[in-house]
Amino acid sequence: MSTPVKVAVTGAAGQIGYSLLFRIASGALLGPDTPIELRLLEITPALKALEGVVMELDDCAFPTLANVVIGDDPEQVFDGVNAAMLVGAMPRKEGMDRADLLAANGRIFTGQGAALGKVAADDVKILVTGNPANTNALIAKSNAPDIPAERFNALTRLDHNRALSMLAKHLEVAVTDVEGLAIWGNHDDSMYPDLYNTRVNGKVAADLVDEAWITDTYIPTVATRGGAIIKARGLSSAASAANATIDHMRDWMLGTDGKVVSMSVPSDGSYGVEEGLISSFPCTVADGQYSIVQGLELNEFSKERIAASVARLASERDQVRELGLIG
Ligand SMILES: NC(=O)C1=CN([C@@H]2O[C@H](COP(=O)(O)OP(=O)(O)OC[C@H]3O[C@@H](n4cnc5c(N)ncnc54)[C@H](O)[C@@H]3O)[C@@H](O)[C@H]2O)C=CC1
Ligand SMILES: O=C([O-])CC(=O)C(=O)O
Repeated sequence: MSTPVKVAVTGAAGQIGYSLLFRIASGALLGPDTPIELRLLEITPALKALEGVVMELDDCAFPTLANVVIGDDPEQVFDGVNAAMLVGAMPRKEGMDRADLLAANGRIFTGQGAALGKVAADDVKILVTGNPANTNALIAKSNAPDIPAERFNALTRLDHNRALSMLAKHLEVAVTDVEGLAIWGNHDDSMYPDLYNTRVNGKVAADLVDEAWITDTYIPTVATRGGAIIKARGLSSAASAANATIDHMRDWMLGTDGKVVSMSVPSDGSYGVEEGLISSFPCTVADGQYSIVQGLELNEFSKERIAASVARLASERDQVRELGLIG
């Protein structure tokens, strides 16, 4: 077998970790022929629980799992990693906004960004799931100036999958009948799923539904789905978040074959989104490089919604600057 791909997961003893690790180890990330070395970071008090999770990983006898390293020192755990999934952070509770977590979680990403900058492999790809994901990714990026900015992404694939599933259900079609759907902006309740550039069996999705359904039902339901899960489960989304984290990283590493997916990436100024902010865009991936889909027509409604969500990103950026977490 070839040299294992080193995949770091932070917050590995948490609830997303408990779904994520077993899927990565079983080949869901890179397929059955690519051996994986898992490098798992936790805070010191959670290492004992993590040891238990590693015992369970052993007990699965996954053919693709070559090795597991655990620890509480980011520089040791991130040494030589090719992919880093930064999940470890406090989840919100009922009644909180994701931005309420900025002060509590933001600091985690200064140290982890700096450690990745020192010891990760040259080809490292970094995906932040821990909330508020877009701004935490911005913090990590700002603290790792030697890693190219485009290697820092944040997760809006869960929102994408929710949007896809809800649209397909409403129209009574298969999710595979939907193309071009994407989330724009921040992973908060201002996010915008654009149905004007989405096609369902070749037809524009917005033409197949009532305009009132888009504004009053669809957009708010997609945008507040995380809160609805917390209310129902008493805990935030875990299995679906793990699934989306794998979807994003797999597509980034292996390509999308022309398919459009939602990725939060550092803006290059496309569509008027302020350069440097980590915002969700429609993207495709080829040869390990993503591209923001260009040339889409945005109507006035879409432009307003995207601008409102990007304003939230700018405000979070200003807050973390005030907290001294970015330069
Ligand atoms: N972007 C998205 O779509 C989604 C993001 N999330 C976010 O993912 C994060 C994790 O969620 P859960 O796994 O449910 O939380 P959890 O509380 O079950 O697990 C978090 C784990 O992170 C660990 N941790 C805390 N600080 C750490 C550090 N400095 N280094 C390494 N590990 C650390 C904790 O010990 C804990 O084991 C939360 O911030 C949550 O809001 C959750 C769902 C979707
Ligand atoms: O809503 C939350 O706090 C967890 C999350 O990000 C999601 O499920 O989208």
